[in-house]
Amino acid sequence: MLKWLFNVLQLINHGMTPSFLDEVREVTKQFFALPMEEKQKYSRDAESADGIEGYGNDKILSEKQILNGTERLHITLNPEQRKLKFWPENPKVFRDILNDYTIKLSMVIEIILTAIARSLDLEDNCFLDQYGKEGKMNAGFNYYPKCPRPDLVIGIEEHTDAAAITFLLQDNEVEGLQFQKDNQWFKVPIIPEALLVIVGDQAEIMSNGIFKSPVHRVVTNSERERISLAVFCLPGFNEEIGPIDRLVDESRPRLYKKVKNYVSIYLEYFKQRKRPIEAVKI
Ligand SMILES: O=C(O)CCC(=O)C(=O)O
Ligand SMILES: [Fe+2]
Repeated sequence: MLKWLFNVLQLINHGMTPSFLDEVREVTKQFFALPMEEKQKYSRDAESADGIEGYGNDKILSEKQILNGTERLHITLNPEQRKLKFWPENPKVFRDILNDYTIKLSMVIEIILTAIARSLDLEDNCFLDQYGKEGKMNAGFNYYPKCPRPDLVIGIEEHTDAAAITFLLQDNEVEGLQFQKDNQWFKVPIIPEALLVIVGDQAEIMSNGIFKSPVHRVVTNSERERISLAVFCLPGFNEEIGPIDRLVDESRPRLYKKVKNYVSIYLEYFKQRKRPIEAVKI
């Protein structure tokens, strides 16, 4: 049984040992601790499909945004779509550990999408079918340095995720992630052995709004740096997604259009500081 709170859950029986999760955190920390020239070997470049893959800082999208020093590394995990030039070779075990993590998460996403279907009394495959055989897993490694003015500087501005489901591995010591509910922000407690499962916009669309992708943000910390690893599970870009037929009826009319490649719509709206899901509402 899935126990959602604010459309987020802390998953503990995921088949990965606490020491394996610590190894994933450790290689993340080691990568960000490398000298800048070393990290820049994996810099984003213009030729990457959406300009997101690779290492870099946050892009400044509006005048109000304050430089936050956050560093990120985005990598496509699916074996057939990998661009190894963005996969760090330092620390030495980085690629092996990330490969193991990919294999394990590909099993967990199937289980979660099936469990979501069952929780709504639907056929097991209805979310999985929309996720499709070409479902993509994109990893986003985040590094938030110590920040002298956490009152002024945000680590990640409030947003929802474009994915169907996000798996978030949080830092095992430093908090920072917060979810919004009823205009208040709530901290996510750290459970080191847990993976945080977050409903993304595309699960909101498929479930015809029964699930809602929660707004979240990351605050900075003046004492401690923080890392996290988000894996975004995205339906294949050629896959059309939309509300599952059995979730549409007279009492619950269709709320969202059918859509392909939601990520590109998401990025466009995000840049304009509009909530992306509005783009596909009927
Ligand atoms: O760093 C975190 O805890 C959350 C990161 C996040 O929300 C994201 O990458 O979309
Ligand atoms: Fe997020």
